[in-house]
Amino acid sequence: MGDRGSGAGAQRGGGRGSSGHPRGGQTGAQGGRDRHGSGGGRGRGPRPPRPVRDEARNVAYDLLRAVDERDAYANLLMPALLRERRLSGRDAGLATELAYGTLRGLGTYDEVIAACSDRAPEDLDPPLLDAIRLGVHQLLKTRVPPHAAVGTTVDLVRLRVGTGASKYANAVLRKVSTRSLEQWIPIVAPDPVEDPVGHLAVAHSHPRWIVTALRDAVGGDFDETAALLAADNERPRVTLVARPGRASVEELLASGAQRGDHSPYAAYLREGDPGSILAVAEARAAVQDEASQLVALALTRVPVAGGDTRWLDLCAGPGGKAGLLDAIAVHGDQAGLADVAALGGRGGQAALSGAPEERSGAPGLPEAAGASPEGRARSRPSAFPGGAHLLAVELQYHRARLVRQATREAAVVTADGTLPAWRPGVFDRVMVDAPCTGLGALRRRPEARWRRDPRSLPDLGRLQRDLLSSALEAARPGGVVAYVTCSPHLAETVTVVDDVLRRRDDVEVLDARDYLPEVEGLGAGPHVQFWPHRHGTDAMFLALLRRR
Ligand SMILES: C[S@@+](CC[C@H](N)C(=O)[O-])C[C@H]1O[C@@H](n2cnc3c(N)ncnc32)[C@H](O)[C@@H]1O
Repeated sequence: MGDRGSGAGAQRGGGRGSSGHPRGGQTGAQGGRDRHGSGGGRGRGPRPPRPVRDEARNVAYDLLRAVDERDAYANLLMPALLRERRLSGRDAGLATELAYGTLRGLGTYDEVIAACSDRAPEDLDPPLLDAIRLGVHQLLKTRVPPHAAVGTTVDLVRLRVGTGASKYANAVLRKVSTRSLEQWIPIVAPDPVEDPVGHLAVAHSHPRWIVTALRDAVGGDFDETAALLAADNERPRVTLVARPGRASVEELLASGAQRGDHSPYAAYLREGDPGSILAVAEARAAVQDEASQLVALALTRVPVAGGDTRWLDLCAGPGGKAGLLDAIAVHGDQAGLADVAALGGRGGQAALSGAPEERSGAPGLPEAAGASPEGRARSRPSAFPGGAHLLAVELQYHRARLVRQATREAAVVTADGTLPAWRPGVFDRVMVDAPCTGLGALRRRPEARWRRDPRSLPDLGRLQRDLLSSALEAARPGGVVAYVTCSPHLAETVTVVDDVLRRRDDVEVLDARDYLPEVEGLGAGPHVQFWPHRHGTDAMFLALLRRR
């Protein structure tokens, strides 16, 4: 139980197998029921008071165990657990915060546990380890008073693991409680100068390979990497989309939401169940990250010459972007059209063709509204007037069913987008939101960072290239393709686009930033990269490509 666990800690932080999953093995019952059976301590002095069952903490604990034992998805299981145990209001909020916070932070917590224990976390019985992690989270990351954090965890371990194990948990947690998180980090994390990636991995509880990938994606700046990792550990706000022509942002505001910062269709829900909002229950609105809305909107804003009636979403499930594209295809970009009307009817898409830079100052287009910090001309992009039809393609049947629920007019088919069942060169706009590692949405799925595996990158990369090639084949000359990933990993973003375009001479790369002039900090272009720490959104990537 050395004070400085940096040696072993540094090893653990940097060397947890390829997935970086810090969870212990299933061996070693030390600290668990086998060694500290429930009879431990009997007959020696007065019995301790009966443990109190705290339902919120028990639910949080059950979630941790399900994630470990059954590979459960926390965000899917938690609502069911809360319903089953009839937890609502503050108790539900507490259970969710404790479980999600523990899952996010366990990379850091395990290093602290290692420094306070005579056994490595991986040698502890997993049920005991999860309970101690839950206690450490409360001690280091919440305002739960230390005596309550320790006491409730010890009770939890007595009830769920065993009396002997509860003594062990008590000893470890008392040691943990002697320092704050800020005081523990320099003790348990590698030196930031000698091993900056290892330091960030422990300090911000991310696997090392993800820290490296995110550092590369932000351009190598460690301070910005730290800000991004910190943002990944924050609870994301709940963002709603009002699908144009079906719901309005005003309707969502009337339900208690607040207007979004970036997307004209976004509203933030500070509290409450989104499903209780009528527009959401009727699928006229939905929960959708703002970057997800904006990449879809950007695709609809690119002017295309000639007909503009056939749209394709090649990877549609579960239907977030398809829901918005379907609404805009049918009803038009209502917010953009309202802007046009306010400007005296100038700038409707029907009258436009060519890229914004060609159009600048052209009749029918509003003058540039100013220059962004990146020096871009900021003109209002055009607005799609409606009258198109979306074909939504999804490989998995059950996900295609979700696309049907999210859309009204779209044709939804279960099919492989790399084996097109349509003639080439017929679509005016194509969205390809490719399967990816999801490193851009780590805030949303608290356990995801420990499950992702860098060994999936080659297979995903092949599929991403095939899908982008298929999307370009599906677009007609003059048509536009949006390549989107919910990952900023360079191997899934620019490398894929560059590789595919290297083999073709019929594609023009558009400056995607031109179609999102309302958003700052989108990068050096031509592609767009959203960031949690800059925009409060998922780290969504967008490339806009025009078929020649
Ligand atoms: C990143 S998700 C798309 C998210 C969706 N666009 C949204 O906004 O809700 C990628 C989807 O592509 C699907 N997919 C994977 N391979 C595919 C293929 N070959 N053809 C079509 N869809 C595929 C996956 O099942 C998954 O639903």
